[in-house]
Amino acid sequence: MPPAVLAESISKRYGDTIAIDDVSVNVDGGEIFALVGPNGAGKTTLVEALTGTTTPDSGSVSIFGESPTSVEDGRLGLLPQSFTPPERLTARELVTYYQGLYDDPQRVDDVLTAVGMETADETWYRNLSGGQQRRVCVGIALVNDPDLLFLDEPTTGIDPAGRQSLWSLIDDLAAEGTTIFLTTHYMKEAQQLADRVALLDDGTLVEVGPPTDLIASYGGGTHLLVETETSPEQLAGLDAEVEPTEDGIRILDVATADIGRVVGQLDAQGVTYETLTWTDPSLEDVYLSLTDESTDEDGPSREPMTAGGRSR
Ligand SMILES: Nc1ncnc2c1ncn2[C@@H]1O[C@H](COP(=O)(O)OP(=O)(O)OP(=O)(O)O)[C@@H](O)[C@H]1O
Repeated sequence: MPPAVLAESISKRYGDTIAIDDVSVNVDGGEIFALVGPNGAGKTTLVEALTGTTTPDSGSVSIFGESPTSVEDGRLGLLPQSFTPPERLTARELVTYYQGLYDDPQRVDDVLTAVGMETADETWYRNLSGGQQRRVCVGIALVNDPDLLFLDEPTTGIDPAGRQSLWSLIDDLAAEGTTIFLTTHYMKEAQQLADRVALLDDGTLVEVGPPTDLIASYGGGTHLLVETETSPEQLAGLDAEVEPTEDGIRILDVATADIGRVVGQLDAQGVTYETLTWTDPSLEDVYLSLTDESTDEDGPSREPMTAGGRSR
């Protein structure tokens, strides 16, 4: 059976900007594949190239062995990053409308239930919360019961409980055999959901692999998170590497046997702190180590973290 997604050496340029540069990706049927990377890394461009929304300048793409533009409509679902359906229609009307575009769609009630919108189904789209709106959009992408579903930042703007419920939905879809290709800025989302994660930076695929492998290779050791007003610069005397975090500092590579000594050094330097947390490395550490960027687990920034794609 051909892979669900096969891209070989694809590149796409917009004027002087190289949005994706010689990227190859192979996604197997039934896999959850997560694409992560800073703002402007080329994630949406790659999704567009894989779904036939845009044509790469070079390289080739196939979906289930066919060109993305000739693959049967019912097999492919796409939730674009910026998708706004008509606002003065209810969730039910919207799902019904999109359902009418396909020969063999899912039942409207099943779709509304799957995305947790069965009780707010008669509310106008414009009056739903941001999270509810995104759930309706995921529902619209599901109406044709696709074999392969592309979700470009499906949970952006959704509160933690809503995110969890969408994660369960994505897990359920994959368990039933749907292949999922998603992009996300939430490292927890990629780590929890994905069979494999691809890191795209500046248009180039930096690494691909199961989250556990990436963490083992690039995550570093266990570390100590310190919620404090003290900055890394004020800790020059500490014999460990220190990075800033949103709430304080992260002291890298602190083994169990070293915790007491490091905490003693903090105390000796007069550091006051709210909390101390000793944690295993995570996909966020991989991301930080491979991209030199920061992630925002509380909500992705819409401001570019880099200058975007390379210009040549
Ligand atoms: N239609 C376009 N015309 C011109 N430049 C574009 C176009 N689409 C994307 N780009 C540029 O290509 C680069 C990659 O953009 P892309 O949207 O693919 O990144 P991204 O990783 O999805 O970013 P984000 O996380 O912010 O959504 C950026 O520099 C962007 O400005």
